[in-house]
Amino acid sequence: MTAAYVALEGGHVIEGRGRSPGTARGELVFTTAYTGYEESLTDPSYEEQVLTFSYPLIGNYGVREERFEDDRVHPRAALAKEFTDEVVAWLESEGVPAVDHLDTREIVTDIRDGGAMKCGIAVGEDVTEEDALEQLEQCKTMSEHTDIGAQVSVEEPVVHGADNAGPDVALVDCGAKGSIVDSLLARDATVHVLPYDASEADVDAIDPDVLFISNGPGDPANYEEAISLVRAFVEDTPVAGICLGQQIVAEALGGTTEKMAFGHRGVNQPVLDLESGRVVMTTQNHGYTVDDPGDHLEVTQINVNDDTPEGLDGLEYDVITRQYHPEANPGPEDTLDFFDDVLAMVPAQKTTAVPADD
Ligand SMILES: NC(=O)CC[C@H](N)C(=O)O
Repeated sequence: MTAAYVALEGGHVIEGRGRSPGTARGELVFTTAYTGYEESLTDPSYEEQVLTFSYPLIGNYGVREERFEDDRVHPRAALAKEFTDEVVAWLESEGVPAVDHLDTREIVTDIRDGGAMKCGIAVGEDVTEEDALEQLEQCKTMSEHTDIGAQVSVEEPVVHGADNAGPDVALVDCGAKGSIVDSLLARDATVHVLPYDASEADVDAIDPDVLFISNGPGDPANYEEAISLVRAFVEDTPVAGICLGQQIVAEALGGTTEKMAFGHRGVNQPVLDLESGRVVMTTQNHGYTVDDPGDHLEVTQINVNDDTPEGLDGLEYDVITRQYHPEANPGPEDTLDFFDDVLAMVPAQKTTAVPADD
Protein backbone atom coordinates (compact mmCIF):
# COMPACT_ATOMS: atom_id res chain seq x y z
CA MET A 1 0.00 0.00 0.00
CA THR A 2 1.23 3.48 -0.84
CA ALA A 3 1.71 5.52 2.31
CA ALA A 4 -0.26 8.73 2.77
CA TYR A 5 -0.16 11.33 5.52
CA VAL A 6 -2.31 14.41 6.06
CA ALA A 7 -0.87 16.86 8.62
CA LEU A 8 -3.42 19.27 10.08
CA GLU A 9 -2.68 22.69 11.53
CA GLY A 10 -1.59 22.08 15.11
CA GLY A 11 0.42 19.02 14.14
CA HIS A 12 -2.15 16.20 14.22
CA VAL A 13 -1.26 13.73 11.44
CA ILE A 14 -3.87 11.40 9.89
CA GLU A 15 -2.84 8.32 7.93
CA GLY A 16 -4.75 7.17 4.86
CA ARG A 17 -4.36 5.12 1.69
CA GLY A 18 -2.24 6.76 -1.00
CA ARG A 19 -4.03 6.77 -4.36
CA SER A 20 -2.28 9.46 -6.40
CA PRO A 21 1.31 10.29 -5.38
CA GLY A 22 2.93 13.61 -4.59
CA THR A 23 3.25 16.27 -1.92
CA ALA A 24 0.95 19.25 -1.48
CA ARG A 25 -0.16 21.93 0.93
CA GLY A 26 -3.16 24.19 1.06
CA GLU A 27 -6.17 25.38 3.01
CA LEU A 28 -8.13 22.31 4.11
CA VAL A 29 -11.85 22.64 3.32
CA PHE A 30 -14.80 20.29 2.85
CA THR A 31 -17.73 20.09 0.50
CA THR A 32 -20.93 18.26 1.36
CA ALA A 33 -21.87 17.88 -2.33
CA TYR A 34 -22.97 14.33 -3.09
CA THR A 35 -22.56 14.84 -6.82
CA GLY A 36 -20.51 17.05 -9.10
CA TYR A 37 -16.96 15.98 -8.27
CA GLU A 38 -15.79 16.75 -11.84
CA GLU A 39 -17.15 20.30 -11.62
CA SER A 40 -15.75 20.88 -8.12
CA LEU A 41 -12.30 19.53 -8.96
CA THR A 42 -12.07 21.84 -12.01
CA ASP A 43 -13.53 24.94 -10.27
CA PRO A 44 -10.76 27.60 -10.17
CA SER A 45 -12.12 28.87 -6.83
CA TYR A 46 -10.46 25.82 -5.18
CA GLU A 47 -6.96 27.00 -6.15
CA GLU A 48 -4.54 26.63 -3.16
CA GLN A 49 -7.06 24.51 -1.24
CA VAL A 50 -7.17 20.83 -0.33
CA LEU A 51 -10.66 19.52 -0.97
CA THR A 52 -12.25 16.94 1.33
CA PHE A 53 -15.41 15.26 0.04
CA SER A 54 -17.71 14.41 2.92
CA TYR A 55 -19.82 12.21 0.64
CA PRO A 56 -18.22 8.76 1.02
CA LEU A 57 -17.92 7.54 -2.60
CA ILE A 58 -16.40 9.82 -5.23
CA GLY A 59 -16.11 8.84 -8.89
CA ASN A 60 -19.08 6.50 -9.20
CA TYR A 61 -20.29 7.93 -12.54
CA GLY A 62 -16.93 8.33 -14.25
CA VAL A 63 -14.97 11.32 -15.51
CA ARG A 64 -16.21 13.28 -18.54
CA GLU A 65 -14.53 16.37 -19.89
CA GLU A 66 -17.78 18.02 -20.93
CA ARG A 67 -18.57 18.46 -17.25
CA PHE A 68 -15.29 20.28 -16.50
CA GLU A 69 -15.42 23.95 -15.49
CA ASP A 70 -11.82 24.61 -16.58
CA ASP A 71 -9.02 22.78 -18.35
CA ARG A 72 -7.22 21.60 -15.19
CA VAL A 73 -7.77 20.41 -11.64
CA HIS A 74 -7.50 23.29 -9.15
CA PRO A 75 -7.43 21.87 -5.61
CA ARG A 76 -3.84 21.04 -4.58
CA ALA A 77 -5.00 17.61 -3.34
CA ALA A 78 -8.22 15.64 -2.85
CA LEU A 79 -9.39 13.57 0.12
CA ALA A 80 -12.33 11.16 0.39
CA LYS A 81 -13.50 8.02 2.12
CA GLU A 82 -13.26 6.17 -1.21
CA PHE A 83 -12.20 7.29 -4.71
CA THR A 84 -12.92 5.08 -7.72
CA ASP A 85 -9.99 4.01 -9.91
CA GLU A 86 -11.22 6.23 -12.74
CA VAL A 87 -11.15 9.41 -10.70
CA VAL A 88 -7.76 8.41 -9.27
CA ALA A 89 -6.35 7.90 -12.80
CA TRP A 90 -7.54 11.39 -13.73
CA LEU A 91 -6.01 13.00 -10.61
CA GLU A 92 -2.77 11.09 -11.17
CA SER A 93 -2.57 12.27 -14.78
CA GLU A 94 -2.99 15.83 -13.46
CA GLY A 95 -0.27 15.34 -10.82
CA VAL A 96 -2.73 15.98 -8.00
CA PRO A 97 -2.22 13.87 -4.84
CA ALA A 98 -5.25 11.90 -3.66
CA VAL A 99 -5.79 10.07 -0.39
CA ASP A 100 -8.71 7.84 0.61
CA HIS A 101 -9.62 5.34 3.35
CA LEU A 102 -9.62 8.33 5.68
CA ASP A 103 -12.19 8.99 8.36
CA THR A 104 -13.58 12.05 6.60
CA ARG A 105 -16.08 12.49 9.45
CA GLU A 106 -13.09 13.22 11.71
CA ILE A 107 -11.66 15.73 9.22
CA VAL A 108 -15.00 17.51 8.74
CA THR A 109 -15.48 17.69 12.51
CA ASP A 110 -11.97 19.13 12.92
CA ILE A 111 -12.70 21.80 10.28
CA ARG A 112 -16.07 22.62 11.81
CA ASP A 113 -14.44 23.02 15.23
CA GLY A 114 -11.19 24.70 14.17
CA GLY A 115 -12.23 26.44 10.94
CA ALA A 116 -10.65 26.00 7.52
CA MET A 117 -7.00 25.30 8.35
CA LYS A 118 -3.59 24.81 6.79
CA CYS A 119 -2.58 21.27 5.93
CA GLY A 120 0.33 19.35 4.43
CA ILE A 121 0.08 16.12 2.45
CA ALA A 122 2.61 13.47 1.46
CA VAL A 123 1.70 10.41 -0.65
CA GLY A 124 4.18 7.85 -2.03
CA GLU A 125 6.11 4.63 -1.45
CA ASP A 126 8.72 6.16 0.85
CA VAL A 127 7.03 9.18 2.39
CA THR A 128 6.88 9.76 6.14
CA GLU A 129 4.82 11.81 8.57
CA GLU A 130 7.68 14.32 8.58
CA ASP A 131 7.19 14.94 4.84
CA ALA A 132 3.57 15.94 5.48
CA LEU A 133 4.61 18.12 8.46
CA GLU A 134 7.23 19.81 6.29
CA GLN A 135 4.52 20.69 3.73
CA LEU A 136 2.35 22.05 6.56
CA GLU A 137 5.27 24.18 7.71
CA GLN A 138 5.49 25.83 4.27
CA CYS A 139 1.74 26.37 3.91
CA LYS A 140 0.54 29.99 3.63
CA THR A 141 -2.80 31.31 4.83
CA MET A 142 -5.26 32.08 2.03
CA SER A 143 -4.89 35.86 2.51
CA GLU A 144 -1.12 35.53 2.05
CA HIS A 145 -1.70 34.45 -1.57
CA THR A 146 -1.82 38.08 -2.61
CA ASP A 147 -1.63 37.55 -6.40
CA ILE A 148 -3.71 34.37 -6.65
CA GLY A 149 -5.73 35.85 -9.53
CA ALA A 150 -2.66 35.49 -11.77
CA GLN A 151 -2.74 31.70 -11.26
CA VAL A 152 -6.28 31.29 -12.61
CA SER A 153 -7.05 34.17 -14.98
CA VAL A 154 -6.66 34.42 -18.74
CA GLU A 155 -3.48 36.34 -19.60
CA GLU A 156 -4.93 38.08 -22.65
CA PRO A 157 -8.52 39.07 -23.48
CA VAL A 158 -10.66 36.39 -25.15
CA VAL A 159 -14.00 37.00 -26.91
CA HIS A 160 -16.79 34.39 -26.99
CA GLY A 161 -19.92 34.75 -29.12
CA ALA A 162 -18.64 37.67 -31.20
CA ASP A 163 -21.58 37.29 -33.62
CA ASN A 164 -24.21 37.24 -30.90
CA ALA A 165 -26.77 40.04 -31.11
CA GLY A 166 -27.24 40.53 -27.37
CA PRO A 167 -25.41 42.81 -24.92
CA ASP A 168 -21.62 43.04 -24.62
CA VAL A 169 -20.51 41.70 -21.25
CA ALA A 170 -17.00 42.44 -19.95
CA LEU A 171 -16.30 39.43 -17.71
CA VAL A 172 -13.35 40.11 -15.39
CA ASP A 173 -11.82 36.65 -15.05
CA CYS A 174 -10.69 36.16 -11.46
CA GLY A 175 -10.99 32.39 -12.05
CA ALA A 176 -14.31 32.19 -13.89
CA LYS A 177 -16.14 28.87 -14.16
CA GLY A 178 -16.84 27.91 -17.76
CA SER A 179 -20.55 27.62 -17.11
CA ILE A 180 -20.79 31.35 -16.29
CA VAL A 181 -19.59 32.08 -19.83
CA ASP A 182 -21.98 29.41 -21.18
CA SER A 183 -24.93 30.89 -19.28
CA LEU A 184 -24.29 34.32 -20.84
CA LEU A 185 -23.75 32.88 -24.33
CA ALA A 186 -27.02 30.95 -24.02
CA ARG A 187 -28.71 34.36 -23.64
CA ASP A 188 -27.09 35.68 -26.82
CA ALA A 189 -24.55 37.92 -25.07
CA THR A 190 -21.06 38.54 -26.42
CA VAL A 191 -18.65 37.72 -23.61
CA HIS A 192 -15.36 39.64 -23.48
CA VAL A 193 -13.21 37.78 -20.96
CA LEU A 194 -10.60 40.11 -19.44
CA PRO A 195 -7.62 39.34 -17.18
CA TYR A 196 -8.21 39.74 -13.42
CA ASP A 197 -5.98 42.84 -13.43
CA ALA A 198 -7.56 44.54 -16.45
CA SER A 199 -7.24 48.33 -16.55
CA GLU A 200 -9.93 50.97 -17.06
CA ALA A 201 -8.62 51.42 -20.60
CA ASP A 202 -9.10 47.69 -21.29
CA VAL A 203 -12.75 47.94 -20.25
CA ASP A 204 -13.24 51.24 -22.09
CA ALA A 205 -12.00 49.59 -25.28
CA ILE A 206 -14.97 47.20 -25.07
CA ASP A 207 -17.51 49.81 -23.99
CA PRO A 208 -19.50 47.01 -22.35
CA ASP A 209 -23.21 46.98 -21.51
CA VAL A 210 -22.42 45.07 -18.30
CA LEU A 211 -19.28 44.79 -16.16
CA PHE A 212 -19.34 41.29 -14.64
CA ILE A 213 -16.90 40.19 -11.90
CA SER A 214 -16.43 36.41 -11.78
CA ASN A 215 -15.99 33.90 -9.01
CA GLY A 216 -12.44 33.06 -8.00
CA PRO A 217 -10.05 31.86 -5.30
CA GLY A 218 -8.58 33.65 -2.30
CA ASP A 219 -9.26 36.78 -0.32
CA PRO A 220 -11.41 39.38 -2.14
CA ALA A 221 -9.41 42.23 -0.55
CA ASN A 222 -6.40 41.12 -2.65
CA TYR A 223 -8.17 41.90 -5.96
CA GLU A 224 -7.32 45.61 -5.97
CA GLU A 225 -7.57 46.09 -9.74
CA ALA A 226 -11.06 44.58 -9.97
CA ILE A 227 -12.19 46.63 -6.96
CA SER A 228 -10.97 49.80 -8.75
CA LEU A 229 -12.79 48.81 -11.95
CA VAL A 230 -16.12 48.51 -10.15
CA ARG A 231 -15.59 51.96 -8.59
CA ALA A 232 -14.67 53.46 -11.96
CA PHE A 233 -17.60 52.07 -13.96
CA VAL A 234 -20.52 51.67 -11.55
CA GLU A 235 -22.00 55.11 -12.17
CA ASP A 236 -22.42 54.53 -15.90
CA THR A 237 -22.38 50.76 -16.46
CA PRO A 238 -24.50 48.01 -14.87
CA VAL A 239 -22.36 45.76 -12.63
CA ALA A 240 -22.88 42.09 -11.79
CA GLY A 241 -20.91 39.63 -9.68
CA ILE A 242 -20.90 36.00 -8.62
CA CYS A 243 -19.31 34.72 -5.39
CA LEU A 244 -15.88 36.43 -5.27
CA GLY A 245 -17.56 38.93 -7.61
CA GLN A 246 -20.16 39.81 -4.96
CA GLN A 247 -17.39 40.27 -2.38
CA ILE A 248 -15.34 42.50 -4.73
CA VAL A 249 -18.40 44.65 -5.53
CA ALA A 250 -19.07 45.10 -1.80
CA GLU A 251 -15.41 46.03 -1.14
CA ALA A 252 -15.59 48.54 -4.00
CA LEU A 253 -18.76 50.28 -2.84
CA GLY A 254 -17.92 50.89 0.81
CA GLY A 255 -18.77 47.48 2.26
CA THR A 256 -16.49 45.01 4.02
CA THR A 257 -15.80 41.26 3.81
CA GLU A 258 -14.61 38.78 6.42
CA LYS A 259 -13.38 35.21 6.57
CA MET A 260 -15.97 32.66 7.71
CA ALA A 261 -15.05 29.83 10.07
CA PHE A 262 -15.38 27.07 7.48
CA GLY A 263 -17.53 28.59 4.74
CA HIS A 264 -20.25 27.09 2.57
CA ARG A 265 -19.40 24.32 0.13
CA GLY A 266 -22.10 22.04 -1.21
CA VAL A 267 -25.09 21.79 -3.50
CA ASN A 268 -28.02 22.13 -1.10
CA GLN A 269 -27.50 25.49 0.60
CA PRO A 270 -30.93 27.10 1.15
CA VAL A 271 -31.28 30.76 0.21
CA LEU A 272 -34.22 33.03 1.05
CA ASP A 273 -35.22 35.85 -1.28
CA LEU A 274 -36.35 38.58 1.13
CA GLU A 275 -38.82 40.21 -1.24
CA SER A 276 -40.65 37.15 -2.61
CA GLY A 277 -40.27 34.92 0.45
CA ARG A 278 -39.17 32.14 -1.89
CA VAL A 279 -36.43 29.69 -0.84
CA VAL A 280 -34.13 28.20 -3.48
CA MET A 281 -31.48 25.50 -3.25
CA THR A 282 -28.05 26.62 -4.36
CA THR A 283 -24.55 25.46 -5.19
CA GLN A 284 -21.91 27.15 -3.04
CA ASN A 285 -18.15 27.28 -2.62
CA HIS A 286 -16.86 30.15 -0.54
CA GLY A 287 -14.87 30.87 2.61
CA TYR A 288 -15.31 34.65 2.78
CA THR A 289 -18.55 36.59 3.08
CA VAL A 290 -19.81 40.15 2.89
CA ASP A 291 -19.82 41.37 6.46
CA ASP A 292 -21.26 44.87 5.90
CA PRO A 293 -22.73 45.80 2.50
CA GLY A 294 -22.04 49.53 3.06
CA ASP A 295 -24.27 52.46 2.11
CA HIS A 296 -24.72 51.76 -1.61
CA LEU A 297 -25.94 48.14 -1.55
CA GLU A 298 -28.86 46.37 0.07
CA VAL A 299 -29.08 42.71 1.01
CA THR A 300 -31.84 41.03 -1.04
CA GLN A 301 -31.20 37.37 -0.23
CA ILE A 302 -29.82 35.57 2.83
CA ASN A 303 -28.61 32.07 3.69
CA VAL A 304 -31.29 30.27 5.70
CA ASN A 305 -28.68 28.46 7.82
CA ASP A 306 -26.70 31.46 9.06
CA ASP A 307 -28.32 34.65 7.67
CA THR A 308 -25.20 35.67 5.69
CA PRO A 309 -25.84 37.83 2.58
CA GLU A 310 -26.49 35.78 -0.57
CA GLY A 311 -27.66 38.56 -2.90
CA LEU A 312 -27.05 42.31 -3.14
CA ASP A 313 -28.71 45.06 -5.18
CA GLY A 314 -27.42 48.57 -5.80
CA LEU A 315 -29.42 51.28 -4.03
CA GLU A 316 -28.64 54.07 -6.51
CA TYR A 317 -26.64 52.12 -9.11
CA ASP A 318 -27.58 49.19 -11.39
CA VAL A 319 -25.85 46.41 -9.46
CA ILE A 320 -26.88 42.80 -8.85
CA THR A 321 -24.74 40.10 -7.26
CA ARG A 322 -24.97 36.58 -5.84
CA GLN A 323 -22.79 34.86 -3.25
CA TYR A 324 -23.87 31.40 -4.47
CA HIS A 325 -23.39 29.97 -7.96
CA PRO A 326 -26.52 30.67 -10.02
CA GLU A 327 -24.95 28.90 -13.00
CA ALA A 328 -25.20 25.64 -10.96
CA ASN A 329 -22.74 22.99 -12.26
CA PRO A 330 -22.97 21.05 -10.11
CA GLY A 331 -26.18 21.61 -8.33
CA PRO A 332 -29.77 22.64 -8.68
CA GLU A 333 -30.81 24.95 -11.48
CA ASP A 334 -33.26 26.96 -9.35
CA THR A 335 -31.34 30.19 -9.90
CA LEU A 336 -30.44 30.35 -13.62
CA ASP A 337 -32.78 33.35 -13.99
CA PHE A 338 -30.06 35.47 -12.35
CA PHE A 339 -28.51 35.79 -15.82
CA ASP A 340 -31.80 37.12 -17.22
CA ASP A 341 -31.89 39.66 -14.39
CA VAL A 342 -28.30 40.72 -15.15
CA LEU A 343 -29.01 41.28 -18.84
CA ALA A 344 -32.30 43.04 -18.00
CA MET A 345 -30.20 45.85 -16.47
CA VAL A 346 -29.13 46.79 -20.02
CA PRO A 347 -31.35 49.56 -21.40
CA ALA A 348 -33.53 48.21 -24.23
CA GLN A 349 -32.06 50.50 -26.92
CA LYS A 350 -28.62 49.00 -26.33
CA THR A 351 -29.84 45.51 -27.12
CA THR A 352 -31.61 46.39 -30.38
CA ALA A 353 -29.54 46.65 -33.52
CA VAL A 354 -31.56 49.50 -35.08
CA PRO A 355 -31.54 52.80 -33.16
CA ALA A 356 -34.67 54.98 -33.08
CA ASP A 357 -34.81 57.78 -35.70
CA ASP A 358 -35.44 60.70 -33.41
N1 LIG B 1 -16.31 30.60 -5.45
C1 LIG B 1 -15.79 31.77 -5.17
O1 LIG B 1 -15.83 32.73 -5.96
C2 LIG B 1 -15.04 31.89 -3.86
C3 LIG B 1 -14.84 33.30 -3.42
C4 LIG B 1 -13.78 33.47 -2.35
N2 LIG B 1 -12.51 33.01 -2.79
C5 LIG B 1 -14.21 32.77 -1.08
O2 LIG B 1 -13.68 31.75 -0.75
O3 LIG B 1 -15.11 33.24 -0.42
